[in-house]
Amino acid sequence: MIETRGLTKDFVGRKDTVHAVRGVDLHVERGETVAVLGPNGAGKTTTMRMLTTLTRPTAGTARVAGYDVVQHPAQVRQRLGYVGQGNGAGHGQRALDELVVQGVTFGMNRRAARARAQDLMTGLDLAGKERTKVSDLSGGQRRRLDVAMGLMHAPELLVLDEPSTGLDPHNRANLWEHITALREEHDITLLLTTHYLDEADTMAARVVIVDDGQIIADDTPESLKSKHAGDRLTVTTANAEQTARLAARLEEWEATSEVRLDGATLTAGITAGSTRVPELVRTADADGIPITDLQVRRPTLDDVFLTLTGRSLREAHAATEPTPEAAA
Ligand SMILES: Nc1ncnc2c1ncn2[C@@H]1O[C@H](COP(=O)(O)OP(=O)(O)OP(=O)(O)O)[C@@H](O)[C@H]1O
Repeated sequence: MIETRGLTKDFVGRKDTVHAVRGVDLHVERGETVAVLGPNGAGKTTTMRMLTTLTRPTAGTARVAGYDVVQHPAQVRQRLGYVGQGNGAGHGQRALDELVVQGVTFGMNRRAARARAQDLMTGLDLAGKERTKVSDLSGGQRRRLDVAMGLMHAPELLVLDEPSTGLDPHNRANLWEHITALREEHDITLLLTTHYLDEADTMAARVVIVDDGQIIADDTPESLKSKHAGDRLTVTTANAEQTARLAARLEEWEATSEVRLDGATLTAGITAGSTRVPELVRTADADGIPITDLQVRRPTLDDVFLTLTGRSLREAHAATEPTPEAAA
């Protein structure tokens, strides 16, 4: 469905050039759901904009549904729906009219467009809002209307750029429930970007991690975690001295890595963490070190990013996180 080779975008300014996307090779099969993760400025939106024909690549090629984005932009646009950041819908229009106009723009007759619009509004839990002005919809409802806009012309591929940013957890879950149902019903390929790591983890069959305009990892969430980050261990004892002694013991273990001390608490990477807990407790006991707290948790995609880049995605985004909107 998507095939890029060496996809590159440079923004040439007066003083300097921004290498926004640097030789991306991306392959997405029909029917896949792929999430693109990366810190702010990694080049996610620019990549989406090249795939959706809104930005012309500086170099490399991209094909969508078999059509080259530069040679055949109209064919590409006919086959994909794009839900960008922010709202595409006009605020003064009524919700249903907005969808119908979108359908007609894509060549549907008015009656078919109305039927499709009504169908999508029902599917996205917007029934009863047909005559409501877009500006009077809640944040969650407006975002769902954006998704409906992207789906009006029955595209094979839906590209979603941060669809749930700014929504509260309830509305995020609700949006995803609807997108998932529509994906099943209409057999759509999904390419999305998100700042929410848990969302990528649960919604996407494949996660592509980008940093500084390049793909640095591309796999299923589970493989990424097992390949690039083991389980995480946190142990607390009564005081820093005891914890330091325990840390020294763990340094000797083959199963542990990156043992770090923080006062009376230590953290470490640990292979097959939960199976090693009894041995760890016995070791501490034998050394007369009483453990006051012990936790083993599965790695997250943030741990993967941390291993790959030495930086945390979560921290990178926290600084720019928008305020959540009110519940729908
Ligand atoms: N029109 C433009 N002109 C100049 N530079 C641009 C333009 N658009 C994007 N950039 C730069 O290209 C780089 C990649 O930006 P892009 O918006 O693609 O990143 P992103 O991964 O989508 O970030 P975010 O998560 O914040 O949306 C950034 O350094 C950005 O400042």
